[in-house]
Amino acid sequence: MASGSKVFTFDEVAQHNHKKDCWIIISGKAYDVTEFLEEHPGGDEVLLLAAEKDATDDFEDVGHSDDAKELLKKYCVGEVDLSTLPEKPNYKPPTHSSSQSDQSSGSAVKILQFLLPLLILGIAFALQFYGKKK
Ligand code: HEM
Repeated sequence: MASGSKVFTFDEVAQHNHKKDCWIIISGKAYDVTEFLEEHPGGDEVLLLAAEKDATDDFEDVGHSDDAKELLKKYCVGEVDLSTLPEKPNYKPPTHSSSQSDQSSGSAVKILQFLLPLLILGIAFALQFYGKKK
């Protein structure tokens, strides 16, 4: 039932978000998976959770087989206007320079942890030594 010609907005697709009417978006295309919910080897829950968002990453992360990708075509109902997709939150990993300074301060702490007991021991010996002299 692949039409491919109809273009939906994200909001239009997102309205189909329950067990009796479930559409998902993968790679800019809309899929009506209502009939497939019961058959999905990964369960209906993941498909229902994938509604109301761009499920491209979810679908890819699972590493679906070529058969699964072939099966997709059967459920395609059209395309999605990409400009209507909500923006993904951007994760920014810590910059290299800050992790470098973290590393150097980490090794300074390790050196201190090693030196401090030695210093205390040294002071204790010195006090004992001078105490005996008197
Ligand atoms: C219309 C869309 C989808 C189709 C046609 C589909 C099809 C399939 C098929 C055929 C399998 C069996 C393994 C394989 O051949 O790769 C599978 C497994 C699985 N799918 Fe999907 N899938 C769809 C969407 C999704 C989405 C959006 C998720 C969300 C995370 C998902 C999660 C999973 C999981 C977790 C499994 C593994 C089940 C297991 O091995 O225990 N699928 N899917």
